Order: sequence, then C-alpha cells, then structure tokens
Amino acid sequence: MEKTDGVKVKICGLRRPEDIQMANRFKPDFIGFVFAKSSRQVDRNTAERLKTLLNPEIRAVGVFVDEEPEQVAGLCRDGVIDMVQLHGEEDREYMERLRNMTHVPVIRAVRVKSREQVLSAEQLPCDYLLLDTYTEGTYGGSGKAFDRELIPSLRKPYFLAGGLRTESVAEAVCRYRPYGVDVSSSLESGGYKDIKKVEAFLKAARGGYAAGGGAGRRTGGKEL
Ligand SMILES: O=C(O)c1ccccc1NCC(=O)[C@H](O)[C@H](O)COP(=O)(O)O
Repeated sequence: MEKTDGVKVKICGLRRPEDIQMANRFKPDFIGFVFAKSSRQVDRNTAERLKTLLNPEIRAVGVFVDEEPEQVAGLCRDGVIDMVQLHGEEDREYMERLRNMTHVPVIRAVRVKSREQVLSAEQLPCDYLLLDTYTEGTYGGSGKAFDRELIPSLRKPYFLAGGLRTESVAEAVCRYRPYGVDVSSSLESGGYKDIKKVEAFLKAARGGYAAGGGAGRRTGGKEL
C-alpha cells in the first residue's frame, strides 16, 4: 500500500463565483479557466472577475486552443492568469513567440497517440506537459482516458489528465508518478462542478491509498 500525497491537483473548467468559493475552500493547487470554445468557456471579463475572488495561493491556468499569442500574453500581463496551457496545434514558433512576450510557466497539452509523440513534445519550449486523451472533434475535457501504457519516461514534470475519476486517481498516481493530476468531467453534475465530487477527488488524489503502487518509473514528479 502506498500513499499518494504530494501530487499537485488541477481542477479545470471553473466558471462561476461559487466554483471559486469551492476552490478557496478545498484548495487545489491549480484551477483552469477554459478560454477555448467549450461548454466550459469563460470570457475575459468573467475570468478577470473570478480571479479577483480566487485565493492567491491557487494558481489560475488559462486553457487555450490556437489563440493569438498577444491575447494570451495580455491575460498574463494583466494578472488574469498565472500560467498558460496550450491545448491546440501551437508549434515551436508559436511557443517561442509567446515566451518572448510573457514569462509565466507554460503547460503543453499532448493528446496522446504514441510514446514518440510525447517525447517529441517534451523538446518544445515548455515547463510542463499535460498528457490527455485524443478524441475526434474535441480538444479536451472529454472525460475519456487514454492508454496509460503510452506514457514514456519523461524528464519534464507532467500532469496526468483524461478521464480521471475519484475511484481511480490514487492508483493512477501511485503507478505513473505524475507531477500533477488534472480533471474536469468526472467532477461535474449537470455541467457544473459539484462540490461533493471535488472534495472527494482532492481527498483521494492527495491522501488516498492504492494497492500495488508502481515502481515510479515515469517520474515527472519534480518541482520546477
Ligand atoms: O475542458 C474543456 O472543455 C476543454 C476544451 C478545450 C480544450 C481543453 C479543455 N480542457 C482541458 C483540460 O485541462 C481538462 O481538464 C482535461 O482535458 C481533462 O478533462 P477530463 O477528461 O474531462 O477530466
């Protein structure tokens, strides 16, 4: 039996003041504002208002799909977000441009299809990877898991995402040793984050026990 605390938790897709109150109460390490087209999308004004309500110890991550880098950098400069998550087709050139405009940490999302694809994404100018599920027609937040056996050994810290659930998160953390876990769909009821589900997930991710924890072969667990 192995304990899983120490893993960082990102809860994605917060969009109402009550979601922020919930975050302030249960203190995930990161919350995500989805600026990309999605049922969870927030606009700049909403995110700005929500950020003023957020406990400053919790880092706000802006989630983007092929957004103009100037828009992304503007949100960073104005303190609406503390970190950037790139979830679209943004390439090295885009990421270098962004790096020249803002110095906030960048998470590169990879919708995993192969080990080689993940290893090549690790070479991009980013601080973290986020390993998520490839689904046709959506960029993220699908609630579906990918084949975790495709996770290679990585030097960069990574977030494990895609279909994580309260019942399985502790085992996934023990087995794959990510720096953090990222979740959205399984914590919703009627399309909004459910306070009871969020509380249970955080408890399971941070303090859960799982039988047969793995050997920690895919570290990714260092702090930047
Ligand atoms: O959540 C969305 O609606 C979304 C839309 C477009 C791009 C990215 C999106 N979410 C990114 C996330 O970080 C999600 O938390 C991640 O994909 C995991 O989601 P889930 O499988 O639902 O737990």
